[in-house]
Amino acid sequence: MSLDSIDRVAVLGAGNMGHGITEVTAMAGYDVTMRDIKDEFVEDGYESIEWSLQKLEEKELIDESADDVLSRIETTTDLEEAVSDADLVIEAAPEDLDLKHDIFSDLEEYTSEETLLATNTSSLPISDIAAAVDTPERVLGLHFFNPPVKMDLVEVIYGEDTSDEAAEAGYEWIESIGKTPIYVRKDVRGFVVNTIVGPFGGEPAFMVSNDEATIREADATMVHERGYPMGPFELADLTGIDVGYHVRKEGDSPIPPITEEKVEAEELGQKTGKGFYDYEGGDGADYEPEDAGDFDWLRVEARMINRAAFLVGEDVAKPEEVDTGVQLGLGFPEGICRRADKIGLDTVLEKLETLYAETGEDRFEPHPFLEQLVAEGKTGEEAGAGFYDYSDDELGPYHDLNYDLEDGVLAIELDRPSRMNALSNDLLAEIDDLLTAVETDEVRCVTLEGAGDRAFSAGADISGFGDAEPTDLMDVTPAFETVNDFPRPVLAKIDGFCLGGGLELALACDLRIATERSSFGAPEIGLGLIPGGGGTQRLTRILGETRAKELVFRGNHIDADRAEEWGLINRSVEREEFDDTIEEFVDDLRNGPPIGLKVAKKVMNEGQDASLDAALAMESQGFGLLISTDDVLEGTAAFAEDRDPEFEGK
Ligand SMILES: C/C=C/C(=O)SCCNC(=O)CCNC(=O)[C@H](O)C(C)(C)COP(=O)(O)OP(=O)(O)OC[C@H]1O[C@@H](n2cnc3c(N)ncnc32)[C@H](O)[C@@H]1OP(=O)(O)O
Repeated sequence: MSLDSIDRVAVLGAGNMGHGITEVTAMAGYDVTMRDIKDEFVEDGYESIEWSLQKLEEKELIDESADDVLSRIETTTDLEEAVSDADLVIEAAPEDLDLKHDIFSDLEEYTSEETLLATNTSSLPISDIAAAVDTPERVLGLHFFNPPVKMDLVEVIYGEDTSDEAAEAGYEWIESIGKTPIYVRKDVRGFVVNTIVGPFGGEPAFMVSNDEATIREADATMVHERGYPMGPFELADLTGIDVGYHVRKEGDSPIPPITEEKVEAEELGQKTGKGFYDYEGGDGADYEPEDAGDFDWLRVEARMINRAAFLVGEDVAKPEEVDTGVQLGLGFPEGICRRADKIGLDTVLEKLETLYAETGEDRFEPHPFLEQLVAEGKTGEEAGAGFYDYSDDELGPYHDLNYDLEDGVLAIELDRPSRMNALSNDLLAEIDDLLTAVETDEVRCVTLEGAGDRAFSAGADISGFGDAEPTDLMDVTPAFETVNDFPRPVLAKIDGFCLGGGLELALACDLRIATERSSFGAPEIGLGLIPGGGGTQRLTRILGETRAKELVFRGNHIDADRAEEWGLINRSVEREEFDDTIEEFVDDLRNGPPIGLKVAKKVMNEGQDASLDAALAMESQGFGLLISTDDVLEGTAAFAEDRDPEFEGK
């Protein structure tokens, strides 16, 4: 049982999750059979796939035609036919344990022992489902998020008997379809993501029930002050208040009175026209930044952090996995473990202890792992260790970017994939800090890319615009200038959207290589804005006024081929050639003469704003300066000896 042995996949269920999983499986090149119990269910699911693939083709988000992808999908209502030659079966049937037992006992009969059996359950224990087969070691959870085509995250869950071999095969298969897996090493209720999200909705509901806060205060604070994509009540209205209610009931968790009242009144959220907000008679979730007030956000985050302590302390998941889970699965602005380390675990513990002492409610009881970290002095970033260890970090710590400095290449990844790597003030400050603090002599070149598979960056973070001061927004340029002035070549690796401030960041780089599917644009005008990170000026210099004004005035996107034709990027390449092309460029930059490249960059950047005479004088000075360097001696010697030069930057 390994990734290599997986060629054919069967998905059982053609509902929202089933057809979504079928679609992403076929998009990744696998042959897949989608099965449901009735022809009409199968047909509906297939039509949804057709519609979605058509949209993806129109938006050029797939490299082949919708028909090519569809040609890999078969449908049936016959279970045996669907699974008998499958190497991986993913069950996506309704959340009913008896039904799943029936399916899995049939799977035992119809599949070989080598077939990997996965369930997409979000709420039932994997071990309970696996009890229906004699070979539970090959049963695992593969929990996709809705909708699977859009959501990157998949939880790979161990049941009590799941073998490492099966879990690893599942994990690698998820990677092979371009999704991001995280391991959930124990079969805990809610797995990772739903374990954390519980208090996000639950605690504010208790606070409102106790008259300690208002709905708008809670939503405005969590969104506008703490950066969450939606307020807890807004989210409950979207997902259905009854959904959260039933999850709590089944898990024997206390139910906030306000939630109970809403369910009794059948005001379940958007689907019934009314929930915590009114979507028919009123304006829906109409909270404003100024509603934030004194809402006690720490009480909510402390409870989520306590759950993270449970997951990490009980070896269910590592801090990195918890953080990836909440960012990709819930769109949290940063990982909850990172946030905890920033707040200070001692502050979090004190909050929980106080609430526990005041109320006696079990939900505030601190987890022993949190107590242990604090007792060991691991209270977070400032102490050098918390959930994460910061003692080896010479730079940072950084929350919104990752970096790696190896063999002279400083690789920077913008790490806000759930926000299309949108540039928040924090992220811009981190780019600025990293490039200012890094030891330049250790760097030969820099690469800059976006995390996830959708965007380099979709621009400045629009969610911060609502309550921002003009001076905050006027502050984007320093980071771009730091990139532009960094005394080593900087290469933008663009795969996906490169828009607004993201485009401006790429323009501040020296070189830009993009995949063919990438798209470029300055959409600010659609927001009533203009580019504010150098776009109006750099676009004009790079493209000329005619094309620059087209991009800025119309706000349209252009594709990578046109961007190459216009000279906006150096290369537009197919995805399969992307890494090799980057490697070729990076090799040249890494092995080039550091001082020569630094002087070339400076003279070329500064020369653009000078008269030709002044610019030529700059160039001559640079040339003269270089002639006395060891690198020039080495370059000329290597030429005479017909070998590759080894420049040392002296
Ligand atoms: C000085 C500089 C100024 C500027 O840069 S102003 C900003 C200029 N940029 C833009 O106007 C682009 C805004 N984004 C978009 O138009 C779309 O997105 C895309 C075309 C890039 C992709 O569209 P789709 O495939 O439908 O994805 P999705 O659901 O819109 O985005 C996924 C998640 O990413 C968040 N997001 C995207 N762009 C930004 C952004 N610029 N700032 C903050 N969040 C952003 C969304 O909200 C959403 O999040 P959720 O899943 O929670 O709904």
